[in-house]
Amino acid sequence: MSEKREDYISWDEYFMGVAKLSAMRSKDPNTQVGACIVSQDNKILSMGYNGFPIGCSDDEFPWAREGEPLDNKYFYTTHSELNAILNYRGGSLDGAKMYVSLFPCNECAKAIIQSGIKTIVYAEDKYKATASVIASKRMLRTAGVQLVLYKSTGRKIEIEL
Ligand SMILES: Nc1ccn([C@H]2C[C@H](O)[C@@H](COP(=O)(O)O)O2)c(=O)n1
Ligand SMILES: [Zn+2]
Repeated sequence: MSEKREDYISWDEYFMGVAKLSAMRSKDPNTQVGACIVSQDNKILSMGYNGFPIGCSDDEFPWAREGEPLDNKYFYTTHSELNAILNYRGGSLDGAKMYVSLFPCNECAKAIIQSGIKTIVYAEDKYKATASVIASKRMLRTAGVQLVLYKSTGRKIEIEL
């Protein structure tokens, strides 16, 4: 009789993998972010990535980082975390976990707290010195949201599509 496989991916690898795969849908030329929301019993509830709102064309709205506020992307992009929360159609996210490839900003932190998500597992924190992320951590910690830095296992996965 054959033995069960032992090199299957862990829950953390699975959910962070889904978050990173979701990020690959983003059209943002500079930073692609993905998020995956998971229930307390390890069911995937929702996913999201950063992009413009539905109906706002990826070809018409600006992807630039610089320039006048109305001519760069920052007023227009919905962040992956907010998209994942808004994409959920099943009711409450109370007690859920969010896996996200980049630490959430202050605006997403508010939505995360209000949605009832209790744990954030994040892979990267490249904007940690910004006021937005400092404010985000202040709110999340005060609200009792657990912040967990994802420890990469170094595993590489190749998928033929
Ligand atoms: N936690 C985050 C942080 C940022 N985003 C989005 C917003 C933009 O589309 C992009 C950041 O662009 P950059 O300033 O690095 O050119 O990532 C997000 O979805 N979640
Ligand atoms: Zn955000």
